[in-house]
Amino acid sequence: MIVLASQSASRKAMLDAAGVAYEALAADVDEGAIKRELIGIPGGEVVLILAEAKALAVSAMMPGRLVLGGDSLVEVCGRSFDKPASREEAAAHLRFFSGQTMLLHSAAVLMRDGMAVWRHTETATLKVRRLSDSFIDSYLDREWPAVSGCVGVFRIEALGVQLFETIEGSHFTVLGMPLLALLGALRAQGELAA
Ligand SMILES: Nc1nc2c(ncn2[C@H]2C[C@H](O)[C@@H](COP(=O)(O)OP(=O)(O)OP(=O)(O)O)O2)c(=O)[nH]1
Repeated sequence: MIVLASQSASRKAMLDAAGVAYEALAADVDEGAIKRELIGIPGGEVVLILAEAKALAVSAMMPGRLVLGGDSLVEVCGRSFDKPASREEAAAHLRFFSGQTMLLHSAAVLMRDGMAVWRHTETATLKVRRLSDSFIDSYLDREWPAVSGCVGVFRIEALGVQLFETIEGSHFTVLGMPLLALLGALRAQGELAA
């Protein structure tokens, strides 16, 4: 059984659906402090570093165990966005995203005894349609606070799908993990039947 270094409901739901046995442990990592050190680093690299930091924090407490860390972030017009801290911030994010192309980077890292045995990041490209202020308001009436835990201020499996004109990339990457590549790595590690 692997250890999931995450409190993400979305990551847990993906592993549950995929039949991956895990126990979840929160990673005590100051993501903000790490991100402040990574200004100017490409988003696809930032999520790998954060996923590794989360896996490392939990691996230190779970000797011998295979630990999975994950991270996602959204990049629009070169600016990266974390989960919105308030409804007002969520509305501001959506106004900024309107009409733009969004890159959603998701990374996963497998680690054992502090050594990364597998690292992978994938990016989905989402074209956001032009969002009117009245749409944003009615959208948040229904999706806040559910989307307070979602980078990009959306749940693709719920009303979030109304934000986009096109989406390129894996659905799982959007949900928060490069799941297909991760399942291959878990088979290689003997955690899943080949
Ligand atoms: N249900 C759902 N969640 C999404 C979607 N897009 C992004 N997310 C979630 C997945 C992650 O939980 C969250 C990204 O934030 P983080 O990577 O910082 O993870 P989080 O803080 O949730 O948990 P963790 O740091 O792993 O304990 O956004 C979506 O379309 N649907």
